Amino acid sequence: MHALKARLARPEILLAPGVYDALSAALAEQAGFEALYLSGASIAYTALGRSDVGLTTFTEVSEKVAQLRDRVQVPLIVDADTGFGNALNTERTVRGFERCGANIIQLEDQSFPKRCGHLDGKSLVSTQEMVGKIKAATDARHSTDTLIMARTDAVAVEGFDAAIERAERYLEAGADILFIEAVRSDEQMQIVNKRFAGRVPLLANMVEGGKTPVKSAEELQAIGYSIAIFPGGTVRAVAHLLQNYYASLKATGSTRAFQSAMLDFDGLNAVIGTPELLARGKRYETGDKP
Ligand SMILES: C[C@](O)(C(=O)O)[C@H](CC(=O)O)C(=O)O
Repeated sequence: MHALKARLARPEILLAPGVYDALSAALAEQAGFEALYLSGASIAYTALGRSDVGLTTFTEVSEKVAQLRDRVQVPLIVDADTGFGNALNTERTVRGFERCGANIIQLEDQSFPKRCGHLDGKSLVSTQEMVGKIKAATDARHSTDTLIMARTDAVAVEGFDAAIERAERYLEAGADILFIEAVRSDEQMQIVNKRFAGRVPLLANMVEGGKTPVKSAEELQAIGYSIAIFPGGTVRAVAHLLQNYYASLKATGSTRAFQSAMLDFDGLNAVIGTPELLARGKRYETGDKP
């Protein structure tokens, strides 16, 4: 069995923090996470300074996947939103993301343009259309080691029972992992897990201030989940830090007051591996073995 499938079959939950660029990915990998979640919302927040409402494109996200894959070794869970269109767009998205280094590709059943699962006013494509997209995705991947995750946003649109029914159809269509977005209570989490845990890995999405109760990885594992993501928390933490940093610089005219909350020049270079990089370059220049 492929390593990632085998990992998901183990009882310990896979905890994946949200990342949005190569630096955040490198830091998360250094912190010891086994997998990372390239969050579509976080790309929109950081690259565009905008909301998660379907503004980012296939090309922009592909570029991020490639940049992350060039920097980190750990498995990447990649948010492919709606596949950026219909079944044919989904084919291209899956092939492209897989080529760039995605290990799990997440597709959702919202209609285009999508929005964050924790915002109101979502709308869905039909179950049949989403089933077709999942089939297109599983047909398009080069390797069955690339896992397809099906997300349903139906809880807020058609109700909890309809969401369960859609998830059942998506599993039948060949999804490797299920993500039932924005469940609203502990009770709904329990029902979802009673129904699916053990049949297919289930992902829990922890959005601080969102519609789902935020729990720890340990608590989610006890409920039955196989993967826990904390997708947008990274940007919320960074945004808060930057608010304070810019306010302090503006108020004091210097970064001196903030220095204890920062890496210094050498600190950042150590994190990103500047000494090793320069040493490698030198060896190429001198002809020594790299
Ligand atoms: C998982 C998610 O799709 C994401 O883009 O990371 C978002 C998370 C968020 O907005 O914080 C979601 O729709 O839940």
